[in-house]
Amino acid sequence: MIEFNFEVLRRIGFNQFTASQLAGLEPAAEGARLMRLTEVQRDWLTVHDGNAEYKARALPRLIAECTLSVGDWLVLENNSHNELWISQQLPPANHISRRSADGHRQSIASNIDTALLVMGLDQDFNLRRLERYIAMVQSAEISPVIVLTKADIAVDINEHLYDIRRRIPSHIPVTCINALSRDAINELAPWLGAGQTLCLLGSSGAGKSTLTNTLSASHQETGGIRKGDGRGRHTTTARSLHLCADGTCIIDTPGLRTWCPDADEETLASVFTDIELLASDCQFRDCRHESEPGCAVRGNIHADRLLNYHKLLRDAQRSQQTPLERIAEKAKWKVINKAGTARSRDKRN
Ligand SMILES: Nc1nc2c(ncn2[C@@H]2O[C@H](COP(=O)(O)OP(=O)(O)OP(=O)(O)O)[C@@H](O)[C@H]2O)c(=O)[nH]1
Ligand SMILES: [Zn+2]
Repeated sequence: MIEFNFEVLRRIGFNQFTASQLAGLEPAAEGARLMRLTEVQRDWLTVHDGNAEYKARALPRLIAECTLSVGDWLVLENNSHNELWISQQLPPANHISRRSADGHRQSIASNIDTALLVMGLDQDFNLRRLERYIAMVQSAEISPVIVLTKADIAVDINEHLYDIRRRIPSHIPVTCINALSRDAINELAPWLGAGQTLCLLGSSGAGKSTLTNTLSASHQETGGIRKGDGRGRHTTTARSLHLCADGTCIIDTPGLRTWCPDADEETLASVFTDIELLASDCQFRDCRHESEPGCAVRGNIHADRLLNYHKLLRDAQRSQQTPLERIAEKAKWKVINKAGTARSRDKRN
């Protein structure tokens, strides 16, 4: 059994769940230590033991499995050259990952208590994107909190709040903050504290690094706003874990462009609880809530939310295809398109 000091590890988010996972570890070499992954860069990993940060490398097997992400709890051993190597990964309590347009999976963060969905009350405000983030974190069984930034310069806060309340389930908390002000700490107090790990998600320029700095009082560089579009200058390039004086851990992430939650259709559908509940009253069991008669969903759910829901399910279906299935699908469409072109050529002749 690996030795550990609860109080020291508590500073980096150690909790009862992680403690309970220790029993399942393989026997570790003498002197092996438990640490948390705080940064993943292309060529190295940074780990923290509660007292200090170290650079480490992972056994090729762990790299190949591609499952390492910021927030993971790991077992580290020193080799004969005094280099730190990651030898084991504890199964995470939860894990956020996404799929890119080509179906490629990317790990974002592990062992999260609360996901702060950061969105600016400026040009960044986008309800469809917000719904995607909610689906992403809820399908990973993580509670979301909507954090609207730039409240200090916004002119139509009430209008934006009204729009959110009209289509986003009301049990999801919403806060408006100025990410540059320490008042943000009071606003977010219910989700902060020792042993708590937050993950900040949102588009580039939304204010994630600014909020991370305010909460952790660190000085991570933030980008100035590009004139005109209110977006940041893509300052955050990697996911990283920051420690706050009160013991909260914050995982800052770079703004994601095109992505799909890494969940199957069924899981995604199940997080749209408002639609699921109403759907049980639809006349047809397999109602798609599109044009079927006796649909209990259409008309009771914001039309754009329903459209977004369908798009999300389609995207999930597409990104779940294996590379071979995608090639086969492309080939099928090529044949269909070719046949179509040939038919219209024949018609013309
Ligand atoms: N006035 C005001 N400015 C803010 C607020 N939040 C962020 N900003 C500014 O918006 C710009 C972008 O903020 P960042 O924190 O770099 O945005 P980010 O979400 O980390 O962006 P990426 O790192 O690109 O993903 C910076 O110039 C911040 O000073 C806020 O609440 N009020
Ligand atoms: Zn229906």
